[in-house]
Amino acid sequence: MNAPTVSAPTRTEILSVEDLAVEFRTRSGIVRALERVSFRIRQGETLGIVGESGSGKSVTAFTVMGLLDRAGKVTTGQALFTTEAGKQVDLLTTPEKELRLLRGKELSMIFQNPRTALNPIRRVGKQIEDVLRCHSGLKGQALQERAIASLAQVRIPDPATRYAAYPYELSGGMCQRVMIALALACSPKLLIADEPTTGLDVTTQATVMNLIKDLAVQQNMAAVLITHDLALASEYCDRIIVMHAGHVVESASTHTLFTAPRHPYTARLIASTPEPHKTFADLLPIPGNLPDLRSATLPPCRFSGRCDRHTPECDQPPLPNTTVAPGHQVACWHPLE
Ligand SMILES: Nc1ncnc2c1ncn2[C@@H]1O[C@H](COP(=O)(O)OP(=O)(O)OP(=O)(O)O)[C@@H](O)[C@H]1O
Repeated sequence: MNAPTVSAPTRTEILSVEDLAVEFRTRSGIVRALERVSFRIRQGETLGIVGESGSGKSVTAFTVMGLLDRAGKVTTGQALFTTEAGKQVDLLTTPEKELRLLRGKELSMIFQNPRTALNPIRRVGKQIEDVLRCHSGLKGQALQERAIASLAQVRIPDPATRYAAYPYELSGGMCQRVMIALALACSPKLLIADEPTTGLDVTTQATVMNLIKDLAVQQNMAAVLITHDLALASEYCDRIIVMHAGHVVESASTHTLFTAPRHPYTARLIASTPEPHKTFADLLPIPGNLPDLRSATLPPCRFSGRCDRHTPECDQPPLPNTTVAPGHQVACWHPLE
């Protein structure tokens, strides 16, 4: 686990998401996927977003990137991004044309499954050139050289040969490195990696994560790591936000979160995570399921139905979001001591 980290005050805040709410219109009702989601990330920082499947991690990422499904709608909130030029723009209201210029150049995303994210009938080097051509203005030989250098940067062996490979000729780990090369080709200020190691074996998983972390440090880039794997988050993130059913329930430095969790859900999540010294019997499952986000009567605390600390007070809005220590917030009426 990481030692406690202190964000250098001089580091620029790259992204500030405030009070974000997102709904999806579906045939069976309105899904209230996100509510009051707020978090911040600074230059050079790696922020983890953790939570069970369906907690809203990917919807948060897609909303910030302006890639929300057509059925989705932002109902409140802002996502202030500090551009290269030092200007603050709200990514939620920036016109698509301008957003497209930012995406790939200043904002980048790595998706869960590299094989489906890459174009299967275009050579990987050409796919990197497509991004560079759009954003860097390079042409011809210089463009090709930069694409090969991008493959070398993600430690792909023999990059000049691999430049001409199709995705099907590469292993899953290699494809994910190509995705990282694509995402980092223009040295973005913010990288969002959504479950970047899903489906990779443990060794490749470590290689890919070390690569993202090294490149983030080298380029002083802000990185958001979305994962349901707490062990991975504890190893690679400086700060973590915990999501449950579309709410941020706790945010803290990685060290604090794992040593002194205050939200009952965070504590349950940690207790249900395998660790080398734990046996199978030590793992405590989290009771119940996520509430149905289509329900018109969702409680203020969406964990209340699963929580053994629940009292009638928990059903009274608004749910407090308390700063229990500097940089440590918890959304709960009865936080753990
Ligand atoms: N297009 C959509 N239409 C309706 N509901 C959606 C849509 N996309 C996401 N949702 C709902 O939004 C909620 C949050 O989903 P999201 O994919 O962000 O969860 P997640 O935490 O990323 O889960 P996972 O770890 O499985 O990727 C879920 O209830 C999901 O069903």
